[in-house]
Amino acid sequence: MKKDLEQQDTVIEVNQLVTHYGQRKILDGVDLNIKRGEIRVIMGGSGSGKSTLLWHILGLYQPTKGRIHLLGQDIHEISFNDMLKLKQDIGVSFQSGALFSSMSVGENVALPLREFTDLDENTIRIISRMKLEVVNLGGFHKLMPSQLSGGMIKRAALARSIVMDPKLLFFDEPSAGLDPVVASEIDDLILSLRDTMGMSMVVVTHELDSAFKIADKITVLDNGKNLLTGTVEEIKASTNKRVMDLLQRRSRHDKLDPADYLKRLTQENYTLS
Ligand SMILES: Nc1ncnc2c1ncn2[C@@H]1O[C@H](COP(=O)(O)OP(=O)(O)OP(=O)(O)O)[C@@H](O)[C@H]1O
Repeated sequence: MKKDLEQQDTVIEVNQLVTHYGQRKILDGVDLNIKRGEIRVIMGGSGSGKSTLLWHILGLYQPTKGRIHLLGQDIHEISFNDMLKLKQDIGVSFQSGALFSSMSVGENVALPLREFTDLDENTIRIISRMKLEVVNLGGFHKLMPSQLSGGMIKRAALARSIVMDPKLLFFDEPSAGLDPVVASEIDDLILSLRDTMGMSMVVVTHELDSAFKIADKITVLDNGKNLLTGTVEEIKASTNKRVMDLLQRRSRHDKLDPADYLKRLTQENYTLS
């Protein structure tokens, strides 16, 4: 972690976020404070609310309660036009954000530039090729996504998410499904984006090796609550049982009986027949 991280501006601030899906409380008073140039990893068991938190920070869902500030702006208070401007400072690299199969790699990367800027064709081409260079895919712009390996697709999608030089970058499982060598290359890329471009990032991952390698700080979510936030060393040294279970990759669901699990899911008293 950079020594002066604590003195940096806060770029993402979440206060007491509460949200429900139907009657079920999914996030239960989550606070986050993420600094400029910080990589924050969000970890937690399956269903702990990690993706839900990301969707809310991105303004895609309205919370029941709580405030979210991105780059100093309250995302629930700003005007539609300011939100559009803010979105240009945000890059998203999600599993679901696959490349469009009918477009070449270069066309895929250029998409946000065509959508959000008035740049001329030549400039768009130059910027998209430069971003492909950043992710070590220089010269691959003419290929179609079907001609790329899984790791190359992830890198091309990453090039697309940084093509507008965002200040904030969000990843959902960036190295899921990749072999360890390729996953480690993605981790290196994430680190180099922080170090060369000063981006702040939120990364949701289940991959412990990856989390420990890239995180400045880790937030552990459990049942919609922020269980612990700390440096890699602090998380590794935690004596909290839930955190220890997570680090040992043991799912606490393993220890629940089906009726308890169903009750937690529905927050109602069901009986299994
Ligand atoms: N659109 C939805 N409607 C109703 N419930 C949902 C919806 N999306 C998610 N959930 C539920 O909310 C809870 C939190 O889901 P979420 O996807 O945020 O967890 P997660 O920590 O990202 O899990 P995973 O690691 O498995 O992706 C889960 O119990 C899930 O079943």
